[in-house]
Amino acid sequence: MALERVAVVGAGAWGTALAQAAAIAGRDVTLVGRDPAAIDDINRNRRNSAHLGHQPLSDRITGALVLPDSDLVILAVPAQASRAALKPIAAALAHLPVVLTAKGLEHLTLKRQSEVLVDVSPTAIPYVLSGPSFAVDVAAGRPTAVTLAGDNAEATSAVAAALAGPTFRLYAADDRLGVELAGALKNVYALGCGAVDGAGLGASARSALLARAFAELTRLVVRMGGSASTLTGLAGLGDLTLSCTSTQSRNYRYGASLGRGESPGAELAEGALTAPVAKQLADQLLIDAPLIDAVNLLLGGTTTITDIVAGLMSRPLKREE
Ligand SMILES: NC(=O)C1=CN([C@@H]2O[C@H](COP(=O)(O)OP(=O)(O)OC[C@H]3O[C@@H](n4cnc5c(N)ncnc54)[C@H](OP(=O)(O)O)[C@@H]3O)[C@@H](O)[C@H]2O)C=CC1
Ligand SMILES: O=C(CO)COP(=O)(O)O
Repeated sequence: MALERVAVVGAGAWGTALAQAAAIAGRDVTLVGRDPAAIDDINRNRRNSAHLGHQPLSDRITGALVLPDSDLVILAVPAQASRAALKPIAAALAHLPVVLTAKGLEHLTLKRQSEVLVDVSPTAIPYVLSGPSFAVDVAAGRPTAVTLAGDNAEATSAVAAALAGPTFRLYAADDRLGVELAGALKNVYALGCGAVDGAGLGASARSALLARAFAELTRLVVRMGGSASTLTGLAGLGDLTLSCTSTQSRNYRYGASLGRGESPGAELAEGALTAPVAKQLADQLLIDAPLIDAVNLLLGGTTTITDIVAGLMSRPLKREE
């Protein structure tokens, strides 16, 4: 399978970082955006100032407003924007490998990103890239390891090899559903951990929440058909830990604002959009998910994280599982 020509759709922080990773891996990369000024910045100044500051970009990256002929497409727009971004390019994606990178579930349909892709372009071949990876780290060439999940082992390894570089390591996996769900749901817990820190409830409380979040995440994903081993890997524990403990995470920061009793800024926080979807899915499947319920309460704005945590602490004691 020829995978030389890579196009990244979405010229935000993550799309630009992934374009950089693919360029470092030796691919010819087109970074497709919708803002002419950003595309001009990429082509003229070799940077994407609006989304990645002064990070110099590889000469192998060309900015464009239109998707060119490609061997591999990476989609890197926010989860709620994926359907709109895919529609105009649906025909061009037929039979192509498409790597999905947004960590969120679609609001109106409760669908995963790969389900959205199949709706829009039924013969496109979905892959899911997830794991602990901040755009600034990947773009700067700091060591990063992620999971790439696909349905065909040989083809997934080929896509992983096409994107791998000296500082960007992709582990091929076959549990596409589990990887996708773990990536979307961890943002909800990251928001909760941020809120605990924002309210000054202490590192012990945050670690307790993180550990219980891991148990709840595992329970949910396995019940929805994912594999338990995915949860102990990069896309599960790896990403959950990163997002729940780092002020670099937008979801954590969003939660921290809520914890401090402030209104969060306009920054993208996929967890705030995915939390109600996660609750609906858990309710439909009759899965007990007290932490997802708690984050939804917090987002509802009628109670504080301190009161929510007190409520969780007073739940009847049971065995830890
Ligand atoms: N940033 C990170 O470190 C990581 C992010 N991710 C995931 O990547 C996704 C995107 O995040 P990130 O890149 O950081 O977000 P940004 O806000 O930096 O960028 C989002 C980009 O998507 C573009 N966009 C939005 N809507 C559309 C649309 N309808 N059609 C075409 N383009 C559109 C925006 O264009 P415009 O600029 O014109 O508004 C912008 O360039 C999120 O789901 C996140 O979970 C995953 C791992 C790491
Ligand atoms: O998913 C991410 C890191 O793996 C990015 O997280 P945030 O969207 O919370 O910044």
